[in-house]
Amino acid sequence: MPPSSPEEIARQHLDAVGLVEEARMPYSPRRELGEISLQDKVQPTWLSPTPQTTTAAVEDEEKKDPSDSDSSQEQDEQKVHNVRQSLLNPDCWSTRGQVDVSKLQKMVQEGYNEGFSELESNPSPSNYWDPRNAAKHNVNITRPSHDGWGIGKIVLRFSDDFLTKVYQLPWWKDFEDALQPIMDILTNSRSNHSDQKGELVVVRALLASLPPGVTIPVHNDSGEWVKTTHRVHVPVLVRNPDRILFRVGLAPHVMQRIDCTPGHVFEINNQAKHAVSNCDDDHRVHLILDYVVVDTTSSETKRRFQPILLEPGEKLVQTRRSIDRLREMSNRPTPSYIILGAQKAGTTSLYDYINQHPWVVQARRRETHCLDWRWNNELKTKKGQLAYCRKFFYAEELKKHPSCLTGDSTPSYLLDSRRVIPRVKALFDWKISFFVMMRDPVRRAASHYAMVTSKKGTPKQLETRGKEWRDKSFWQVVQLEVSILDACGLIPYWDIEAGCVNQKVFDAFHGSAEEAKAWNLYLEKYVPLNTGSYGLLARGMYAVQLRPWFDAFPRDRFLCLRLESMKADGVDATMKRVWKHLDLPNHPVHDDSAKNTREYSAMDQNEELYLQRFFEPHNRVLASVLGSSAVEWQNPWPYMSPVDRMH
Ligand SMILES: Nc1ncnc2c1ncn2[C@@H]1O[C@H](COP(=O)(O)OS(=O)(=O)O)[C@@H](OP(=O)(O)O)[C@H]1O
Repeated sequence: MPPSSPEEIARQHLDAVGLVEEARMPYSPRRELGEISLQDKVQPTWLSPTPQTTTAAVEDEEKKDPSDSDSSQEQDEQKVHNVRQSLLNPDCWSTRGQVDVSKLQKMVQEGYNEGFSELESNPSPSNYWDPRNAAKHNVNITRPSHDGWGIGKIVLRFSDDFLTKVYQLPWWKDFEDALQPIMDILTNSRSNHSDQKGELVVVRALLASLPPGVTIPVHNDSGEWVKTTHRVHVPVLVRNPDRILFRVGLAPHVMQRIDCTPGHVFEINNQAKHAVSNCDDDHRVHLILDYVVVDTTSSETKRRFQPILLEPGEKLVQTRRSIDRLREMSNRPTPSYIILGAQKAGTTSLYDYINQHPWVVQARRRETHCLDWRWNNELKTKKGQLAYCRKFFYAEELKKHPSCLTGDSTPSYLLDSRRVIPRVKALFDWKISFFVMMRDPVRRAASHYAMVTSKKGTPKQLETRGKEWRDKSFWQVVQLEVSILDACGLIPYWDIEAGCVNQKVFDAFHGSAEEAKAWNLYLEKYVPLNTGSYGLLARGMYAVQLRPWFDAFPRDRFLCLRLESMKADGVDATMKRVWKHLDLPNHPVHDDSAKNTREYSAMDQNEELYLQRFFEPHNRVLASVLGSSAVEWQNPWPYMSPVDRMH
C-alpha cells in the first residue's frame, strides 16, 4: 500500500475529529474472542465483508480505499468465497482482558508528553522517553514514519521484518515486572480458546506516545512477520479515551472503533486496515507488543526466537527490512552467490527474482564478467584483483548490513571453467553459493543462435555478440560446431554424417580422462573472449561443463535448476529452494514474468531431430553427475521419437 500523502492524512484527521466531537462513532462492544487466528491474518484484507459481518459501517462507499478494488468479477466471487470460508473473526480484533497498568503508568509518566525533538536541558536520568537516555542506556531504533510524525518511543524488544533475529534491548529488564500481568492475561486468554500449544515469545515490544493532533492513517501492516505474529495493544496513559479514535476492520469503511481505556488488553489483526487519531490535546501512550507462539518441543524454533541481548549504547544498522549489529559489520563477504549459467537457460529471470528479495542488492551491472573478459590482467596481487572485482558490486555499502547480500549472474562462466574456477578459488575464498540453470539443450541452442544473429540491440550488444554466425544458417553453425568438437576429440561416439551416437563408445568415454583432456583442449582453443558466437553445442553439454566445477567446489555449494521445472511448478516453488540455498528467509516474488524473451522462427524438424539425438546421451548422464535421484533429472528433456511425432 503506498504511503498516504500529507493532504490525505490531514483529511483523515479532520474526519476523525468530526467523528469524535459529534459522537458519531460508538465503541464496538468488547468481545473476548480469544487469540486472533493466524489463518485470518493471511487472508486478503481488501474485501468488504458481507452485510452480516458488518457492524460499524460509518463511512460511505465512496470513501473506500482505491487499493481495495479488484477488476474481475469472477476473481471477486472466488475471493468472497475464500474469505467466507476462512473468516473466523471478521471483527479483526478481540479483547484479551483488563489489566492494572498503574506500575507501567508510573514508569512512563515522566516526559511522555514532551516534544521529543526539541529537548534542550540535560536529560533527567529517569525519563525513558528522552532519546538521549535511550541512546546511552538503551539502544536506538529508527522507525522512519513514526519518528517523522513525532511519536515518542521506548523500545524494549525489536526484530527484523522476517523475524530471523529478535533483539532484546537493555530496558526490557526494567519493564519486565510491569509487563508480567499482561503476559499472564495473554497466556490465559489464549489457552481458553486455542488448541495450539506453545510458549508466548514477545518479538517486539515498545511504548509509543502519540502526540495530540496526530493521525496514523489507514494502512495495513505487511511483511512476512505479520503472518506469524499476534499484535497486542494496551492503552497505558490516555487522559480522555473518548477523544482517541482507534479503528480496525477488513476495509476502511467498515472499521470498528476500539475502546482505549487504560488497561484494556486487545489484539488486532494488523493485516487488516487500521488507523488511529489522537483528537485530544494530550499525548496518548500505548504499549504495543507482537508475540509468536513457539513450539517448545522444537529446539531449532526455540533457538530461533531466543532473544539476542543488546548492550547499553550499542549501535544497530537498519534498512527498512533488516537490522544488524554494527559490531557484526563485514561478516558477509561480497559477492555471496554467482549464477554461472547456462547461457539462454533463464538466468536473467533467476537473477531478477533473486533481486526482488528485500535483503538482496543487485550488482552494479547484471553480467559483471569480472572473472572472464573484464578480468584485469594488469593486476598481479590478490588484494588488487579482489578490490577490482568488488567494484562491480555495492560492496562498501553492504559491509554494514550482513543480513543483506549481493551476487553476480554471468552465464558464460559455466563453460569457461578453465579461466573462471582458479579465479573464484583465489579471490572468493568463502562459502560462495552457485546456481546453474539448465534448459533443454536443443531449445537453448535455438535461443542462443536467435540472440547472436539478431539485428536488434544496442551497438554494444551487437558488438559483443560477434559477427561469426551472422551470415550462417542455423544448420551451418551446427555443422561448424560439430567439426570443432570433433577436432578436439570430444565426440568420438558421434557419427557426424549419420547423426547418431555409438552408445558403447559414449559410455566408455564420458567421465574418462580422455574426455577431460579433450574438454581442456576445447576450452583452450575455442572459448574466446571477444565474441558471443561460440559454443552452440558445448554450452548444452551440461554434464561435461559441470564436472570441473563439482571437482573444484563442494557439491552442496551448487543449486542446479531446470527451467522447465520452474515453468511447471511455478516460480515461487523454485524460489523457495533458491532462498534456502542463499540462507535467506522466504519471500514471495511479486513479478514472476519471464525475462529476456525473444520471438524467433521454429527450427527445422530434421535439424531438431539431429540435435536431440546428439544431446540425448548427455542428458541421460546428468542425473548421475548431479548425484541426484530427483525425478526431474532422471530424463530431464524427454524427446519424442519420430514415430510418436507422427501421431
Ligand atoms: N520464467 C521463464 N519461463 C520460461 N522461459 C523463460 C523464463 N525466464 C526466461 N526464459 C527464457 O530463457 C531465455 C533467456 O535466458 P537467459 O536470460 O539465461 O539468457 S542470457 O544468457 O542472459 O542471454 C529466453 O528464451 P528464448 O525466448 O527462447 O530466447 C527466455 O524466454
